[in-house]
Amino acid sequence: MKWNKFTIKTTTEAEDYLSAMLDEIGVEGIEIEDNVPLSKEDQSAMFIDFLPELPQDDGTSKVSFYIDAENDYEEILEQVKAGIEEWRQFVDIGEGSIIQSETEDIDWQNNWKEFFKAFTIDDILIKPTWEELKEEDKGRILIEIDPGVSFGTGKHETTQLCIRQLRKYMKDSAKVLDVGCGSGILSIVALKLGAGEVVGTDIDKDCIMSANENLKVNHLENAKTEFYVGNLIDDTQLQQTVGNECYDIVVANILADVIIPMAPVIPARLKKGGIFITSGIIDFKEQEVKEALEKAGFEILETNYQGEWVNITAKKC
Ligand SMILES: C[S@@+](CC[C@H](N)C(=O)[O-])C[C@H]1O[C@@H](n2cnc3c(N)ncnc32)[C@H](O)[C@@H]1O
Repeated sequence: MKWNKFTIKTTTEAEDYLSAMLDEIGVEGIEIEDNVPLSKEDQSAMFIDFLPELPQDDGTSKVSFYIDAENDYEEILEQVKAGIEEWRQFVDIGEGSIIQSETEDIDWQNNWKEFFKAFTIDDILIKPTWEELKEEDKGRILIEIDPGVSFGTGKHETTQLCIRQLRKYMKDSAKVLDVGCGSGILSIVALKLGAGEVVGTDIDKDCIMSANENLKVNHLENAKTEFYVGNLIDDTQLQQTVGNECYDIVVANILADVIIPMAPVIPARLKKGGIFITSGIIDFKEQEVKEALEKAGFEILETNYQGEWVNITAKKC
């Protein structure tokens, strides 16, 4: 099978933003090439003892994505170009040019697996399904994940911010709504932390499949859990299906531009005093999201940061 490969020449500063933008457009299999060495913290979290020598980091980065050569790509490419120009207003994009090439069959759905290693978030161990559980890790809360094509290995800062907040606010038998469930990682964490019932939604149907698979892998197939495809922002039927004023916690790790229009529909899902844990918010959008949450009737409880990403946790008044 042949693929069209598109490579955006950009900067290390912009690579995360452009990847998030591609993810939003629905592009799968994003590849980042740069020479930024992993921090000591990242290395220890990923249990990496040995790293290959890299050339010196010159601040440049290549962000690539693939489209099946049999599919039209013009429309996606136009969206990507528009996205690059939008981000250029906020961050140093560098060249921002896109180089196109053709490549023979590539196993991009599996190549990344080489880099997904077990890591911990406090007492929680997140482990790829294909790795053996080490003896020394047996006392930890174990989450096993094969994200497939969905977002959510747990490595991303925003997922980690949400996991820490779930740990903090979870009550026994709580009912949790996971909006933008991706691989289902936050739903699984919630269940492992004692949630009694979890409902997840995502606009991408592949995520629903992968979340259900990951439930099974974690022996949670009998847990009270449902995943639905759809957009909670404007799908009134989905809003009714997930239910009204019945959740103790809603967690949504999506981009700020999605959380802002979503804010008004979240209070109707939460019980009075219920908690909204949200991330996927890039630092310069923090204020905008806070304003949307306050307008929707939330009291901001806390704000946490990891890298350039922000978590806001709020309470329904
Ligand atoms: C950053 S990923 C988060 C995945 C996972 N929850 C995690 O924390 O790792 C965001 C997910 O939200 C989904 N998404 C984007 N817009 C959405 C919307 N309006 N409603 C529901 N899901 C949405 C995407 O398809 C993607 O799976």
